[in-house]
Amino acid sequence: MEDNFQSAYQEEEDRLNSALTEIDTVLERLRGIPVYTGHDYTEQALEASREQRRKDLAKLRQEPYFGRLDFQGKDEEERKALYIGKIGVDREQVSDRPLVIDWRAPVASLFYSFTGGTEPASYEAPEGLIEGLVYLKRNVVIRKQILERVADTYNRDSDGPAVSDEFLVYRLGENKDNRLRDIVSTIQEEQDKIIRAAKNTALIIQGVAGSGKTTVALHRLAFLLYQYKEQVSAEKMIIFAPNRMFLDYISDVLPELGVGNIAQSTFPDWAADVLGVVLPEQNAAETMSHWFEREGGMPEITGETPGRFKGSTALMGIIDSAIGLLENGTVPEGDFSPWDGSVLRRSMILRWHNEEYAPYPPAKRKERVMARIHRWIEMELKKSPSAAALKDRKKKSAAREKAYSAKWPKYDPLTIYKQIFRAVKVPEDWPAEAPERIPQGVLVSTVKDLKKGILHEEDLPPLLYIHYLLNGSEGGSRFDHIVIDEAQDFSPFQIAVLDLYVKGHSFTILGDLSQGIHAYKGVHAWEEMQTLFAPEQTAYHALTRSYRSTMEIIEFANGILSAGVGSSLLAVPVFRSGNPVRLIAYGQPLPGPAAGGDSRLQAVRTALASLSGREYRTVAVLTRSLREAAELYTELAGQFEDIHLIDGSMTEYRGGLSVLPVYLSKGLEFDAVILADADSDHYGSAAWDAKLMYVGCTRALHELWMLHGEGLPPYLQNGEGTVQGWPE
Ligand SMILES: Nc1ncnc2c1ncn2[C@@H]1O[C@H](COP(=O)(O)OP(=O)(O)OP(=O)(O)O)[C@@H](O)[C@H]1O
Repeated sequence: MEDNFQSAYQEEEDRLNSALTEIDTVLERLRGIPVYTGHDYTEQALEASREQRRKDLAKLRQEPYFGRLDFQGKDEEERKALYIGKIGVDREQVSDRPLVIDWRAPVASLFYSFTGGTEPASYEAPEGLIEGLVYLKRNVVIRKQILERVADTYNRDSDGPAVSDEFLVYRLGENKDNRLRDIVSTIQEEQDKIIRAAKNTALIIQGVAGSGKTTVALHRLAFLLYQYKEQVSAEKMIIFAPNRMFLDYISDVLPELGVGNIAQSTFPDWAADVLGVVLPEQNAAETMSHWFEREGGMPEITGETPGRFKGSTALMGIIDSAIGLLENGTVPEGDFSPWDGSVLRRSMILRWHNEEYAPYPPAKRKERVMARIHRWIEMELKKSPSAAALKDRKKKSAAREKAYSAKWPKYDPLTIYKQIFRAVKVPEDWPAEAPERIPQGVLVSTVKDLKKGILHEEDLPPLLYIHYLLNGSEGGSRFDHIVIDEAQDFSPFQIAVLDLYVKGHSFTILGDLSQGIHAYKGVHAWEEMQTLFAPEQTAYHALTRSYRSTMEIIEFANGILSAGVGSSLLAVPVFRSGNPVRLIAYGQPLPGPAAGGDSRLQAVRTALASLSGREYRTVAVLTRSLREAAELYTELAGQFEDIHLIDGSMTEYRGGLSVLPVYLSKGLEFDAVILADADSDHYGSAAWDAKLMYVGCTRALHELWMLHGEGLPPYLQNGEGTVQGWPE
């Protein structure tokens, strides 16, 4: 065994040296070509591609590849060793095999999809299905040109039939810094299927906590850009994530994969930008505090909860009828006369409006008709008998044109939205029943807020929809692909509106219903989104394995889900074992000297000192509310370095020690998590409380300590799988 390993290592070292020499030769040749600075467009394009290549190769020299797959196609005479890296490199000399194969290339899919066995394997290539035998699957760790590790996960000649998880477990055991990383060397089969799924589908992915949803979505973007080079561009792709800090947290992955320029935004930021409105930060903070900071838990959620109603397609229907009415009676009554004695018949204006410009949406149509009237006036002005008459007519016509334009309905999304809710005066011919279809509670609260000029996040999809119906997607600029992370917090209406802004229903929609802590606005079942699309336009995948946390943490968190939520969406752990989850009551004798403060503060301090003293790079203290996080932070800040309070307004994630309310921890991960106040005073018995605690627990990679006062919520009471008290 040892000998085999030695010879594999030697073989890979030799191959690495020769690959590096070849890369250097290509790089030297490229660097030897004088940089083109002239004006010829074709030459400029060639220079740009050479420059990109120089950059790629310089980066690739550090870590040319990460995997090797030995494969023999059915029609091939010999097996070939294929080396797979983040970027493909062809050889200088003509050869049937590239020096490095791009991980996104069809043949590289075998590296991910092959799960072992002695049967032939196959992959989809442009020329059809290629079948053959896999002989070896090897992970090769190279850092800064040094070969660090060689691990065979499958060897037809010596191993058992399955691909082993050993290398994956080694990778998962590493500590994380403050950024999400790429996983190209260990993408799993279930993830690979999603990454390589066809472009024009609304993919809906239910994935348990830590199943790699965010990571997979980012790899999928890199794949789409490679596979559909001619059809998509990075500038026309967008990722929607829950907040700006999260965007910062994921910001390294795409550049690591050699992808730049993809827009990343939150839905409110993007929508406010399209609409040209400002949504004060304060409103979002108030919404959070309304739902998460209330004494006695979360208010009940019903179909009349504003976020749920405004996120439903029922409101879409009401908007459709209102805009339909606008279309009927838009052209003002009467002929248009720019000055006395000159008349443009209404029948002519109607013909322009109803026939020539009929394909345009209402606001654009009005713009076109008014431009046409303007041109007509200019022609008429040319017929003026004298300079004085011309001057007089110009003045009069300008005023009458303006007055005529003002007689049209106001095509402004906010005005129409207010009219729908009757927060401003409505046109006489609007049907009386519209408000009857809006639940009374929603109607009253919306009118009150709209009159005060307050907009909430849930008002954005209807406003955007009205904007779209009035203007279309401006300039026809629709996205090539949209990624929605934490999609359980999105409403069906949001997806329906975004569908208007993307070509071919090309979505990657990822989320976890078990983490649906924003159920007052998000979906409660994926069918709410699936039914927006025709069956052939959508596909559903489930990710059930969790890669983030140790088995102990996953099993403990699963216990909370089954006892507290009654959910069957439980995570399957990768076989990575760590320390047991700890349940520590405030007031238990401390393992060392007390550091001051009451028993709760002493416990948090002791836990933080103990965990941050280990090799962990990121540790979090999660509280139930923002107020408690802020108070704890103030108490702890003097004692610990590199400690940060996360309060929802930050744009950067710094790592180190973080103190934050549990609801803001969604999407993030930490080497160790201290969940403070895991008691019945802070977490009630409702499913929502259990989900909140589940989110907190599943943020931990290696270590989870639950600190608590008296009384535990029912779903923690059996304490199964935990140890109680402080470590020795
Ligand atoms: N195939 C893999 N190989 C190595 N690491 C992986 C793999 N898949 C996921 N991971 C790691 O698991 C962790 C969780 O990934 P990610 O944050 O993308 O999951 P998620 O499903 O979005 O989680 P959540 O819903 O809980 O926020 C990350 O550290 C990621 O690097």
